Formats: sequence, structure tokens, C-alpha cells
Amino acid sequence: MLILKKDGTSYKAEIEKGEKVDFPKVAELLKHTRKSASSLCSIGEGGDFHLQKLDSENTLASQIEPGLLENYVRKSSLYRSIEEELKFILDSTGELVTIVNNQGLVERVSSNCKQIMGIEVDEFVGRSIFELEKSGIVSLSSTKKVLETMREVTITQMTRGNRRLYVQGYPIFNENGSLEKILNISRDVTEESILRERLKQTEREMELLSKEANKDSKDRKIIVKSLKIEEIYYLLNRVAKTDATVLFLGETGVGKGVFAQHLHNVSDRKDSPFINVNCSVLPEHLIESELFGYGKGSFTGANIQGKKGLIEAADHGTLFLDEIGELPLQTQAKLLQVLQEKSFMPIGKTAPVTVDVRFIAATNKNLEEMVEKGEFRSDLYYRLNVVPITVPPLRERQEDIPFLLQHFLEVFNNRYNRSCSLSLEVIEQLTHYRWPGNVRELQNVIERIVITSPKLSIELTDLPPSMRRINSYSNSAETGNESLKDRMDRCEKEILLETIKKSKNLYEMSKFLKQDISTISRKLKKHNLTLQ
Ligand SMILES: Nc1ncnc2c1ncn2[C@@H]1O[C@H](COP(=O)(O)OP(=O)(O)OP(=O)(O)O)[C@@H](O)[C@H]1O
Repeated sequence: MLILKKDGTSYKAEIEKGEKVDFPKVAELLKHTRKSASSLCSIGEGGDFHLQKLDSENTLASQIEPGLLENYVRKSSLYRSIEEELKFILDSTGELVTIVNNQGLVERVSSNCKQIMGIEVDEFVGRSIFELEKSGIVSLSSTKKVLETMREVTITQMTRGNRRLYVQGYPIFNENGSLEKILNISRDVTEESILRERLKQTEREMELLSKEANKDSKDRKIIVKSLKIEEIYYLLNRVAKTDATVLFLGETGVGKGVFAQHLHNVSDRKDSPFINVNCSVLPEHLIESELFGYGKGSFTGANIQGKKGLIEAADHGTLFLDEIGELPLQTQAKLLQVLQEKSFMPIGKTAPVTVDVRFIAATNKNLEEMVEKGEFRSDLYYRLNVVPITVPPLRERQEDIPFLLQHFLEVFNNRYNRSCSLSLEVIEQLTHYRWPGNVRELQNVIERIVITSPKLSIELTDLPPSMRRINSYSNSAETGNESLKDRMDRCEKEILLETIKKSKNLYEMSKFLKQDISTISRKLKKHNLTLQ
């Protein structure tokens, strides 16, 4: 049995509670308690501990009040050393460690509490985590999550002192499997997040710089051959001298983006950024913050340092708003204000930002129709529509097609280290193709051919099946200038040309076309064709 003294020291007596003891043992006990034998027999009220009166059979038992016991234990050297070790462990991790009981009351916290949480240890210990969350001392409690899920959790927390914490909460179960405590280890990642954000910003700037650097590269060359494109090109060179807003209209892939970039390149703003924003790609809930930026800690999930918007990033340069028809109505109102006043208020800021930006917009939608349906603000439409430029689809400017084919062939031959060439029939065929995806589709077709063709000389048969015949027929039909006979003759010639490529002799050709040899021979003669 352990005999405890008021000063916290202890004495271990070889006596068990209820054990019969002889007088030598009682004497030993007396020595330590410094009581006389007669007083020991009468101890029991108000002493360090209460001994039951020794009865006639010399039975000794001890009774210690619970409060007193706790006090003794706290003062004991063993307790003190465990306590010190635990404190040392909590403090030496460098992370904020909290131990919370299963009711959500904070039992312990490491001494860096003030530095990380912004409050003193004493203000933290003993308080309910629910109350701390309510009073905004912690933004999101990991303890609460552990209590809900009974599992290990990981969360990001913002403290009152604007520190960002990466918190891991661990449930600690007792041997019966019920939750005893929750251990939370929080790492202060504020500096890390700032650095990450700076890195992202630098990457964005690098991307802008590399775009700027590439803008005059060969890939960016603009093919201007047809009269329609020539007109646009020269109009842009004139408009570039002003700051007028330009609205590019036209189907997808016709080159609206290319012309917007050209307009910037030939303007006085060419040495400042050209910021290309695709309004259809930015998620609706982010579009405003991306365009206008925001101040420090404006909303949940925002960068704590605040962020410069794309409009501000385009200061002294050009902002190209591609797919402007996709801009939400609410953002349209804010954009109109920038166009009119050249200033705007970033989210969560109190001072307006003034910018000097040239605006260019583009869309493949019918904005007038959208205005009628109330999907696009009429005032913004008129503001953007100062210089409207419609870029025609490829099928309306076939003169450009052979030059575009040649241009992209060069680009991709260089890129993939090949020397592919197109036969005259291929050029002719592709010139009459409808190109629903316009220049972008043409570019992709040539890239695919250069990458996949085993041969260097590209023939009709190497074209994707959809481009080999049908479209040229329908396209010519659209022009409506040819008679039925002429069109049939032309088709016949194209079919013969294609079959010649894969036939060794007349016999094979007649088999392919399911015609007798004499008919094939006659038709070859008619079209002035020979079998090699
Ligand atoms: N005249 C041209 N000369 C050279 N390349 C061109 C020309 N027109 C378009 N291109 C190329 O075609 C591709 C599509 O052009 P761009 O992205 O400018 O079209 P867009 O009309 O803006 O399309 P979308 O409406 O889908 O955004 C680009 O890779 C571009 O380089």
C-alpha cells in the first residue's frame, strides 16, 4: 500500500488494505507518519490521511479522500516527470498539437498556441471546440469532423490571425472501442501557400512572356490571300492606330483569335501584354474573381494575399474576350462599367482600380438574337460593336485553302521532321471540301496526315474517307454553276482517278468499278487518262 504525505512524497508500506498487521509493521508506519501509537489508533479525522482505528485484532486499512488523492498524485515526482515529458513532446514537434476529450473540450495544447492560433494557452484549454468555432477562433474544427466520422480527418483551417493550417485529426479509442480523445496536429502552411501562389503567378507571367515571344514565330504566320481576308487585314492595320473596341464575329475556327492577336501586334500596345480570356472555359463562379481580382481573404477558398484580375494584368495592353456570348449577365454589367469608365472595384476592396486597356471581343453566336432573347445586355452589345468584323468561313474563300494547306504542311513537316507533300488532286479535293471546322479543322487534318502517313507523297487515298469525294460533289452543287452533265463528268473523272491509283491494269480497274473492260477503256480515253 502506498502511504502518501501532504508534501507529495510517498512511502510504500508492505501492508495491504484490510491486511492483519503486527505491531512491528505499525511501528514502521508510525516512524513515517511521525505519530504516536496512541494517536495513530485515534487518527481518522482531519489528518493527512485517515487510518481506521486499529481494532483488537490489529487490522489496518486506509481511506484517502478522492480530492486529496488527486492532489497528492499531482505533487508526486513520478507524475511531474510524466507531465514534463509530455509537454516536451508536444512542444518539440514544432506543430500545434491539441488534445480534446470526447465531449469536445480542449484538454491540452502545445505552447506555440499563441503564435499560431493567436490566443493564449489558458484561453484555449478548457474551452469547447464548438464554442471556439462559433466565436471564429477556428474556422473549421477537425475535432468536430472526427466526432462526426469517428475517423482520421484532414482539413485546412484559417485562424483568427489569418494563418492557414493543415490539420490532421486522429481519434483515440480506449480498449472498449469507444472514443476517448482526439489528437489534432496542425501544420502552419501560410508561408507555403504564399510561395505556391507566387509560383503560380510567376508561371502565368512566364506563359504570357512565352506567348509574347512566340507571337511572330512561323506557326503564327497569317495567310492572307483571298480578297475578303485581305480587306480584314488592312482594316485591322488601320483600326490598330486607335483604341476602338473590335468585335470579331464568325464561325468557329475561322481565325478570329489570330486576327485579334494581329490587331494587338500592330498596335502601339504591342510591347504590353495581350491577355486572352476564353469566357466559355472559366467556371461561372470564378469568372468575376478572375477578371476583376479580389482583395485579401475576400471569400472562402480565395488566396489570402488577394489576387490581381486579368483586366488589371492587361493594363497598357489588350484584353481579348473570346466567346463573349458565354459571359454571365451579372458579369456583363460589371464589364460594361469597365468599358465605359476604365475603372472597376475588385471583389472585397474599397478603392477602385483604373486601367488603360484595349478591349477586343469575339463570338460565334448571334449576339443580336441573344439581345432580343434577353441573354445579352443590349448596352454592352452596342459598346462592343464599335468595329464589328465578320471573318468568313473557309468555304466562302476557297482561294485561301491551297495556301493554308501549304503553310500547315511546312509547319508540321518542320515540327515532326518530315517532308510530306500533297498531290495536285489532294489540293484540288481539299479546296472543294466544306471544312465545317474551318481553318482549325484544316490544320488538324494536315497535322494528322503528317504524323500518320507512311508515305511522303500524299494521295487522295491517304485522305480521311469523309474527305475523299462526297463533300466536293455537294460543294460544287452548292455553287450551282455546273450542269448536271458537267458535274457527272467531273465525278466520273474523280472516281477513275482514284481507282487508277490502286489498280495495276484495266482488268483490276474493271473489277473495282464492276464495269466491263471496254467501258473502262472508253471512259479513260474520254477523260484523257492513262493507266501507269
Ligand atoms: N489566316 C490564317 N492563317 C494562318 N493560320 C490561321 C488563319 N486563320 C486561322 N488560323 C489558325 O486556325 C486555328 C483556329 O484559329 P482561331 O483560334 O483564331 O479561330 P477562332 O475563330 O478564334 O475559333 P473559335 O471561335 O473556336 O475560338 C488557329 O490554330 C490559327 O492559328
